[in-house]
Amino acid sequence: MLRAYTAAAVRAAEQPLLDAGQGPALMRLAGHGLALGVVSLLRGRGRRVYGARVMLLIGSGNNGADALFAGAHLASQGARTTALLTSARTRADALAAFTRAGGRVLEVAPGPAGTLGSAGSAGSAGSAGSASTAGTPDTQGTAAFLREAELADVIMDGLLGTGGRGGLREPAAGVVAQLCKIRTRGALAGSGPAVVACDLPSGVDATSGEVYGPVLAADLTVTFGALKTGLVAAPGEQLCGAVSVVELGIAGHLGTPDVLRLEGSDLAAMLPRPESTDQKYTRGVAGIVAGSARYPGAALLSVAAASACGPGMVRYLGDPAVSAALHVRNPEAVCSAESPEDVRVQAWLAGPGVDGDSAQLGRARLAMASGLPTVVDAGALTLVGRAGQPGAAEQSQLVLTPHAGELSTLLARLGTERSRTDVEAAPVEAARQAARLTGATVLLKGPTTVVASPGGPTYTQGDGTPSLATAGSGDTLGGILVALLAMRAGRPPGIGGEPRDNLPATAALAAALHGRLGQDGAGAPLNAGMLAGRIPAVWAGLTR
Ligand SMILES: NC(=O)C1=CN([C@@H]2O[C@H](COP(=O)(O)OP(=O)(O)OC[C@H]3O[C@@H](n4cnc5c(N)ncnc54)[C@H](O)[C@@H]3O)[C@@H](O)[C@H]2O)[C@@H](O)CC1
Repeated sequence: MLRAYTAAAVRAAEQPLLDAGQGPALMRLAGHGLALGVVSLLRGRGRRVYGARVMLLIGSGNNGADALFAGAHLASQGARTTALLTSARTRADALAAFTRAGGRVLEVAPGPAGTLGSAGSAGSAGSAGSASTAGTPDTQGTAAFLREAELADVIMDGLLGTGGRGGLREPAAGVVAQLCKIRTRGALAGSGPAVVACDLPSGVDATSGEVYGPVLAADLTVTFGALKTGLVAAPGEQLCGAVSVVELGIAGHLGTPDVLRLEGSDLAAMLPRPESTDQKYTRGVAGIVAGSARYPGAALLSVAAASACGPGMVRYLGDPAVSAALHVRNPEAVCSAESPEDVRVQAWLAGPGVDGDSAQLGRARLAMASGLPTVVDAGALTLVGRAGQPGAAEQSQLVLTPHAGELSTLLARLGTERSRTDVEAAPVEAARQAARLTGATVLLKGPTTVVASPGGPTYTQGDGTPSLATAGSGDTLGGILVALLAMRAGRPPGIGGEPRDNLPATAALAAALHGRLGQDGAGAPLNAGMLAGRIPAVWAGLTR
């Protein structure tokens, strides 16, 4: 399982080492790890370090210093390194190490001739202070950097790390905007520089994942000490590329993670297996209230997905015409037009495709009041209320599965304005807010899926691909989740430990499994009807 932390938690964990005078050593360790990341990226592209052109963007803080130490390593291995100082302040020991190794320095910041020489000598004297510059902007330095960047193998982003606040300010913002264009041109031509972010892409908030443009999207992010939440949360995650963590020896001081992420080995441990004493009722009965005469497809998709997960039984409640249609593909489903109160299941899915069908909405309401784990999707989200109000229904057993637009609508109904754009900009916070207001577990669908629960852990799953952004994909997720909830009912909670954690952990498991259904066939057309058929192979690949 991956564990991610807030910027504050990482800083607090580093503090004892900083207090013990380990700051410079940590920075060198970080720089070394960053250099190794660049080397492996170059090798992966068939390039040698010797002679490679590596361009460094350097900000005023320790993040820039890490990048300079990395640049020094690469320069000493024969890379042609050029650093652009974007601030009048640069850590002198790092700059000295860089220039001593043969790195070339350009300035965008105001600076009279000769300033850099004095910075270098300050560093060589062992000082860790800042090299200050003052004077008029050296636009020639920027122009030269941008010209060379067109031909670079790697651009290293050492502008802002965990100390960044909001979007880059000028002059760095202007340089990054130009580099974004160079990167886009290069990508279109199938060439262009790779981008390596130092700790995190500058402009991505380390704690929330919020993005303040312009941001240079990275191919690789080398982060220090621990994963930060912003690297595993949308929209920041989508700008990080591959992420690797350089250990700094702070793991023992990090405390409780802010966010968890299930990996393949977790999925293998959590996916339920039939036991020799099982019969169909102990293997889990998934109940589904979905679809209507107007939207039959939602029922077909959710039943197909639930059934493909292999529960003991799938019970479908709804319109007989819909039942007849879904029996063509899933003859094993037990269908009726009964009430949820009259059938026995271990978990419910309520809501996909029920809009405008009063009988289905009535069944959804009863399923939600059953006290069983219940996935609440689409049309049934309108039935969710605020927790803690007099007479309010108990909702702690519900798992709400909105997309950003549905979450915005739900929050507005609960008295909190947050536009769809706002939800997409800060999905972790939005999901947590909805969980607090409703008392339910909230699975917020998006490029990175968030699972938040009141008082429980938050998961973010980035397993999906853009191919999954297609009509009916959510109905498939709902089917997977209800099957897993039914199959895991009464079994040990596994990951999470506490029974209370079972809902968020199972929701994260479903999101991860669903995401992996979109991973095969890189970019080949995919529709939701194809997803259920992929479940057995993906499942078997995880558990074998
Ligand atoms: N704390 C530690 O022990 C370690 C920290 N490390 C590095 O240190 C970084 C954090 O260093 P800092 O706290 O110096 O923070 P940063 O290097 O992220 O930057 C802080 C500086 O940027 C300026 N700044 C903030 N927002 C800005 C914006 N929007 N536009 C332009 N300038 C802005 C601030 O005024 C400040 O001067 C980490 O990301 C990591 O790279 C590593 O060296 C490992 C050890």
